[in-house]
Amino acid sequence: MQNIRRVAVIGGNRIPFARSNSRYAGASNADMLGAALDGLVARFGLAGQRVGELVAGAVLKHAKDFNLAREVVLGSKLDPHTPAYDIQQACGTGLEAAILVANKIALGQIDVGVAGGVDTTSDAPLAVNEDMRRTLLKLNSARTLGERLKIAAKLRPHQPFKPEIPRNAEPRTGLSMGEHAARTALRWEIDRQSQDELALRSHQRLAAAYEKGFFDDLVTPYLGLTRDQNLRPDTSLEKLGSLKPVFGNRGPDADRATMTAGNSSPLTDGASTVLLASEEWAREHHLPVLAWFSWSENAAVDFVHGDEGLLMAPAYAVPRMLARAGLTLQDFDYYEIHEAFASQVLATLAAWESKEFCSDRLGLDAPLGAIDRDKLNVNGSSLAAGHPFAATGGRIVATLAKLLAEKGSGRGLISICAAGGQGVTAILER
Ligand SMILES: CC(=O)CC(=O)SCCNC(=O)CCNC(=O)[C@H](O)C(C)(C)COP(=O)(O)OP(=O)(O)OC[C@H]1O[C@@H](n2cnc3c(N)ncnc32)[C@H](O)[C@@H]1OP(=O)(O)O
Repeated sequence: MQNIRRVAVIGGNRIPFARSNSRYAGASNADMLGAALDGLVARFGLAGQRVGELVAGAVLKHAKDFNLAREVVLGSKLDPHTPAYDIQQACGTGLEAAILVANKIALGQIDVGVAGGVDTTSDAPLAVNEDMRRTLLKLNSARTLGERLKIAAKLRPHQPFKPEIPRNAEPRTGLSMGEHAARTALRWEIDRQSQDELALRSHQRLAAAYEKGFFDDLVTPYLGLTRDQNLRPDTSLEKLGSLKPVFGNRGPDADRATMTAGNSSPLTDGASTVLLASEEWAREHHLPVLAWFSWSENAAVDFVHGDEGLLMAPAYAVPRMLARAGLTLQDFDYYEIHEAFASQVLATLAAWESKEFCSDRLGLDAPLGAIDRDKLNVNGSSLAAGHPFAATGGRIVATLAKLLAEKGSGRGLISICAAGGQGVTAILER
């Protein structure tokens, strides 16, 4: 048996996140992931080096990007002998990529690897409708002009004008992420004021982190942006309180709708990368270790047949990970809970505080309990920074690792909810 090795987070690099259909509207996934990787390669002197593996992904991908990760390696200064491949785990993609790389390092299969993620809703893949698609495929494989004309004659004029636009919705329910989260917010009675306060804190903390230079070695300017474009340092509880609900605002519970554009993460474009390595590789390359990647756990909920909220899987994954690691929910210095929606973060915390949920759903004798909210998302999170789906995991891993390095020692929890009723969670330590 090989030894299990400690896995070091060496650092990360991302581009500033942009609002959808804005600064990065002309950039592709490959452009943005390439830019994030270029910054990482420059920061850690990786030019010309063969990295064990680069694992990356995007939630929304064009068919031509069948192996986006490898294409990005070929366009980078890394040694082209670096193997690379794509994965997809919805909003958990970036963290899942880091877990995959970390596990290979731990098992001694590679010594160093890069995890990445990218997404753009501005350059989302558009498909023609099903009839049109099949007709075009037949046209493409027709052998003679006669055959082609026969197939083309069947084309109805309205067909090309009905594209299928990817929706931010669950295929099995037809409901958007926001509509699902609105149901969860009602179930856990998450009030508007708490959501707006969480959103305000996210903006204030992200702004403060930029002001004190925290992101100077984590974020590389791109296409004229030096900071996350969604960041609103001047927002206030009054402004947030004046916004109209955008999810859960139809049907019998419309008057109880609480989720707005201010307390929901925005549609965002961006990319992130993280460098992970064995202790020996880090030492040989004279690169300091920010933190150790120690535990991870995934969970899934049955949101289709059961009454579990679509984005509640981290509420199940974290207790399983804590049991495996022999830790309690309070044994952390930092909590990085992805802010898909403010209500989602608050529902997850409420579930851990609930005696009923912890006993009925988790089979625990006592609730996991409350966390110290001052330790939650201390440098802001997705409500302020934005959420380019697959890039969020890398943003969080790099941010938390740097936080732990600055503190000198400690432990941080990462929790990311994902479409499909899944959750990806991990622990970093120093
Ligand atoms: C996918 C997974 O696997 C798991 C997950 O993470 S689930 C989460 C996935 N992500 C999503 O579902 C994205 C959800 N978000 C959205 O769909 C859209 O951003 C949204 C519908 C919420 C809002 O869209 P929009 O209306 O275009 O937003 P936007 O125009 O920016 O804002 C609306 C108004 O609120 C204001 N506003 C927004 N945030 C504000 C803030 N923090 N402070 C003050 N005002 C704010 C804007 O200025 C704007 O005002 P005006 O109309 O006066 O210009």
